[in-house]
Amino acid sequence: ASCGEVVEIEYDDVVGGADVTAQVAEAFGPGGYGILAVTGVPASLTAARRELLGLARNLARLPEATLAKYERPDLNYIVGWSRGREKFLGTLDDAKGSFYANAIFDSKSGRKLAAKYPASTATPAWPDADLNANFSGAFKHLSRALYDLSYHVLRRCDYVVDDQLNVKKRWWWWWRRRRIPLAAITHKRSRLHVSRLLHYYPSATGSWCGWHNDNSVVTALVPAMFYDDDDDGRELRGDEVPPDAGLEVFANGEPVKVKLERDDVVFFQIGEAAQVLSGGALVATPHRVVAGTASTHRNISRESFAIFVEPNWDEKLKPPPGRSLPDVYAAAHADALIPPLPTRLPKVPVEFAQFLADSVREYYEA
Ligand SMILES: O=C(O)CCC(=O)C(=O)O
Ligand SMILES: [Fe+2]
Repeated sequence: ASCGEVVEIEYDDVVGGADVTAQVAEAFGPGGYGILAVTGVPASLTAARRELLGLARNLARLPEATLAKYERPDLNYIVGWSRGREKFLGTLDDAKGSFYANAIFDSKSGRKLAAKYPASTATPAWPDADLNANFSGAFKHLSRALYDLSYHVLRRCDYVVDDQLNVKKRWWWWWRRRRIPLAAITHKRSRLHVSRLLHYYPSATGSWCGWHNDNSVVTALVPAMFYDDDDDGRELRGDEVPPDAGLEVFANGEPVKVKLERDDVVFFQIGEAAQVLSGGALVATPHRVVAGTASTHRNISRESFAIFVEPNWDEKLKPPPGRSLPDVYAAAHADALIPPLPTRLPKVPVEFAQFLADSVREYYEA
């Protein structure tokens, strides 16, 4: 993988309302890596990351019988604990364990919605007692911090979409009245935001997670933490982390490693819902997690956390006025690596939870 320069913006700037549209366009526009780093995040956020990622490790090392209490096979394992259930191009990811929950809103969504979209509306059992820790509190705290930050990034994404679509002046006001900004879709209208805490077990294959797109509008990720399981689970820092291990995005025809030499960072990447809702002006970021030499030299494990900022269950996915579904398909990167969008989204409008279920089926049952 090449090691390009990830576009960085300062936390104080993006939250303070500075005009960072050009940087966001560089990250997410044509030719960009599809990844944006917000740097200089508050110390409380960095501390919350350390606390929760440490708990990820404890959770994943609980006995299998204990972990089984937190599994929801009836919901394709996308609520609560899951290990080795997800397939990428037919290969099971069994070196990955994760815990999914909607940690922003308790899903008291009403019986009708719950029956229609059980996987999107179920609340997990929390493993606080088994971990003897306030796991749910730490999980919710970090989710909220990343969700709040995503609002500021999404406002800038909306400007980028406006520029990209380059609507003729004459039609501008007509168009603006009809288009619904991504910031509003995710922060005014949606209660469906899924967080995922991940533990990657030492991998024998060199892969921790195969190529995929997220279904979200945007995904926020904290920098991962690495541990050496051959050395009493000692945390690896800086140069000790194998340079080829970690997150990669697929950009401009090749894998690009996502790494910064600091941990006061939150990364953002684009999901498929944004690709649809922007008519292809924003393009989902194909990504994977490589174990590399971490797998061949020592037993190294990895902890990470992501929140998928999503449209509401019943939000109708469709391109904005003036753009069509073929525009959305044509914008995709890395077609051969990702289950094709046309088979998961053959027509619009489609309710977001339906699209989610159709995509999950592709990754879990195909
Ligand atoms: O662990 C990571 O850095 C990324 C995880 C990821 O891509 C996912 O869970 O969708
Ligand atoms: Fe992902």
